[in-house]
Amino acid sequence: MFHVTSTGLIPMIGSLLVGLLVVYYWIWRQSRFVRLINAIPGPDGLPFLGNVLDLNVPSDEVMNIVSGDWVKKYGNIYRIWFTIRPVILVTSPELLDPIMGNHKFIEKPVEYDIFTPFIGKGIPVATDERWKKNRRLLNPAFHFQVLNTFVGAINNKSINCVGEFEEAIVNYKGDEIDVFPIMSRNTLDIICDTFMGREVLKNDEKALFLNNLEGFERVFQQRIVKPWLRINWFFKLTAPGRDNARCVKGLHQFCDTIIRERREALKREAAQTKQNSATKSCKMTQTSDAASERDAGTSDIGETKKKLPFLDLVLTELGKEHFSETDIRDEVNAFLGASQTTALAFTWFLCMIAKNPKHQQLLHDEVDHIFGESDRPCTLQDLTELKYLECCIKETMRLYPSIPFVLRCLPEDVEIVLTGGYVLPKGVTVAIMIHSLHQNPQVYPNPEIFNPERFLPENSVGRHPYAFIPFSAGPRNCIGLKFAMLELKIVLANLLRRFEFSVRDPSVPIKASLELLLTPKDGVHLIVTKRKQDVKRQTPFN
Ligand code: HEM
Repeated sequence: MFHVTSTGLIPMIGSLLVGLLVVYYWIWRQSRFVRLINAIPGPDGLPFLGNVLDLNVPSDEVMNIVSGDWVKKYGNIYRIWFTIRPVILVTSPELLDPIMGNHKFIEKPVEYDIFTPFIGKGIPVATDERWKKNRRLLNPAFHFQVLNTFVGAINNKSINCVGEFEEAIVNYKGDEIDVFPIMSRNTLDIICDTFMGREVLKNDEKALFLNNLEGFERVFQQRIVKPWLRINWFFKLTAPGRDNARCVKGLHQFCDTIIRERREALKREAAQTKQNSATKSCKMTQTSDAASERDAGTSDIGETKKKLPFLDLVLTELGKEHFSETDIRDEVNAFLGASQTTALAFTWFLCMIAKNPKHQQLLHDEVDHIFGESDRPCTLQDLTELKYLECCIKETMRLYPSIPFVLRCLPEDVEIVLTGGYVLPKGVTVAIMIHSLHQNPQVYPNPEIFNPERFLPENSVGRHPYAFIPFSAGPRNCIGLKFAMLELKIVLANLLRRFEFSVRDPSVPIKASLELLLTPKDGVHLIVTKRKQDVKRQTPFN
């Protein structure tokens, strides 16, 4: 017989637990899942922690490692371990064929749960039937008939943006201006005016929303690379957890205000329409029967066929049938959050042309040729003619895709026949590395050079469909693609007609942080000057 004292019991239980953990770890390492993952090349990791410590570095260095060093070392498909969760990173278009091309592969992995406090089960993170249903119901809000009605609003908002730049030029007296906050305010204005029916946002409302969004994104990034922050109860006790809760509360308040005000406006509009039709039917009885029937018929059909902007769509009868209050809030938040992607595209574009004056000159020539000295607004016809602008936008999004990677969870095993014949097991997370994919030298020679001519039609022939995917591809691509391109072209044409952008020293690199979004680490500071043939401020376009 031997006695175990209370002082001896604790170390004994401790050793037993460690022993059990080691045995469990050993058994787990022999599983099919782990063997398949480890057959794929990738950096060595520590037991239990994997490669977490390799990536516990400033966010601009994460990009150099993940998108640069490791791609060079391990190739176009490699694996990393976040503790005991693997992620397979894919950086070549051919390897994406079996994943992107498969309509069954629409599941988002648990990593996206980090979004939940902000956008709940909104479309970007929704799964299965919920995603299918909501995507189908919301698609009409992105129909060209709806988008075309936004041209006037986008023109008007871009003239406000011109005003902000003019003011900044006076205030900064030739010093560099950080263009990112200006473009963020502008895109928020645009999305609220178009999709949400809220024409005017107060400056403090915008500042608060953008501050909270930035705070949410900052914490999101930490939670991606520090898996212990993904344990919800623990996270809530930490400083980033409290910070996150504060930001989310602010974001939700903004969203609730937008919904409440639009609902009230719609009620007022409905009452007005009712009153108008009562007056109209009264008048109709006094006119010829045949003519009045024809008029009324046309207008009824017109009304029912009319496609509605997003918020009106979910707040009307059809919406009420399918979307609860929480669903509406989730989708509104998802769309408001998405406006930042466009703000980044604007910012990187201005950065690129400021660093590449030769290309900026060609853009100035194009807008001067189309608009001359006129101060008229940009029309849908102009958009089809702004071909070089489109090439420059695409080249910017190649180098700086606003969303640098997207994740998918595989619903079944996938065999990658190319590059060594790996099997990616069911349930694994695949990171589609949009940023590194766009830097592939086999597809884009001298990939680091800004060369918009790559996107001229004759130079794009034969390019793999997944070689350029800033809006992702397949069934879960960006629902806002067409809207974003419309917005980018109108606003940029209006800015290029009036301003020239430059940098003090083009050789100084502008650091990008690989976060949820590809963000400029310290802003994008440019010298903005008014062009000589500056035209008078245009009047609002309707
Ligand atoms: C330059 C601007 C934009 C870029 C580069 C961009 C990029 C993307 C990408 C890469 C995805 C796929 C995400 C994933 O698979 O995880 C996506 C999805 C999405 N985007 Fe955009 N986006 C832009 C603008 C917008 C705008 C303006 C809106 C809304 C008005 C929007 C709404 C959405 C939504 C709702 C999804 C989720 C689609 C789904 O899962 O079915 N995006 N976007």
